[in-house]
Amino acid sequence: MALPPLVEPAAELSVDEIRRYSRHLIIPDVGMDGQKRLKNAKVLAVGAGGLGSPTLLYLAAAGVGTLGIIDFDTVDESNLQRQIIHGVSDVGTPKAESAARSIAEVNPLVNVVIHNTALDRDNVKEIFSQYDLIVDGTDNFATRYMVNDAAVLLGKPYVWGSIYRFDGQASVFWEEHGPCYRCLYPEPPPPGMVPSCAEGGVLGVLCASIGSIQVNEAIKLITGIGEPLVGRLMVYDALEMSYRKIKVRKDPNCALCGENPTVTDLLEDYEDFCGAVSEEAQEAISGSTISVRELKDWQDSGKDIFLVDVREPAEWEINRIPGATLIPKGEILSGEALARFPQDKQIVLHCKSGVRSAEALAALKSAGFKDAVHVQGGIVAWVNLIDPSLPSY
Ligand SMILES: Nc1ncnc2c1ncn2[C@@H]1O[C@H](COP(=O)(O)OP(=O)(O)OP(=O)(O)O)[C@@H](O)[C@H]1O
Ligand SMILES: [Zn+2]
Repeated sequence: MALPPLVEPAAELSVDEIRRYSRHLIIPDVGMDGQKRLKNAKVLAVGAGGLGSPTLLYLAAAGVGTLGIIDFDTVDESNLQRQIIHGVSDVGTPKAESAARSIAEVNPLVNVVIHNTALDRDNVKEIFSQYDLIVDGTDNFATRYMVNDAAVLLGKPYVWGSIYRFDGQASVFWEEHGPCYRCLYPEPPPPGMVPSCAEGGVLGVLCASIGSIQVNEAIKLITGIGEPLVGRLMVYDALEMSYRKIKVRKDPNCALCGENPTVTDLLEDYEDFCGAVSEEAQEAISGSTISVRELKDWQDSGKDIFLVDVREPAEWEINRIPGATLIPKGEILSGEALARFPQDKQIVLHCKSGVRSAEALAALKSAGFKDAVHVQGGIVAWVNLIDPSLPSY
């Protein structure tokens, strides 16, 4: 289904602009009219990370007149494997500022608006209302649901993308013309069920595959050419090299855009809605949590502990706490590995940051290991506070 252009054309293009965008101008479907619409467009990129990097660079190069960048984070060395808008000299600086510098180099004609802050329920509507289109390149469910809810409440379209290891997805959600993100995913996955890229990894170039689809959709929406991915989910498998399109229908029972909506404004707390740690795990860790310093003291004093790393083998290859045994969380949850846990030792679980070990602790306690504990902050805290010489990820 073709849709009318989202943006009116700017009055004119300068001589510089005509030279710069000539390869667009000679495509009949884009032409002067399409390029003027791009010039007049105001697009907000949420997140200047893996997806935000290629997205921002191509939106800027394409001549989108106003580009907003919102990100609260600073550039980390582990970002450079895929976040190509940042470089070595940007490590430690805010991502929004670093991205703005790269954009100025690619296309100084773009008006860049830096929002060096976290998008949250208190600022999302005010920020979104300054833009025609949102491109979501974030990595967490709390922000995704918030972006969706705000976009629907304000009647704005947005282009969504998501990546993990070798798999990517993209779609356009525009309530006026099709389903919203909640129609596709009514509820966030249970905490700990869907690993993040920080836990599971991501092939760097996948960001370009999905980010470029997002930009393609943004350009189509702005200029009104082609058929946008409204009501269709693009699923990409880099190993098979396959793109599939799946139809997504508007859900009449959608809590937000359905016939009898129960969500009529932003939620009070999106983190809570997506539950960082399940209630069961929260109960398990209360009173059964030790710090990395306590773990170090236990080890130094020769206490007889059974230290278990519940991460995945690939993470274990990167770094490990001395004396630990690897038993991935899945083997504890399935019960398969329970026989490996001794009855007569203090059991200590850890993971990368403390979420997976909390889930594993809940399973272990219900299997009868009542005195087991987990380590707050996981190996990340260990590297930061005990042994900074270890590699981190
Ligand atoms: N609520 C939010 N407001 C602003 N920026 C956000 C929000 N949520 C996520 N982001 C940003 O979105 C980007 C997501 O990109 P990506 O997952 O590639 O980066 P990352 O968090 O640096 O990666 P990793 O978790 O692997 O270290 C990050 O830069 C992150 O700071
Ligand atoms: Zn919906």
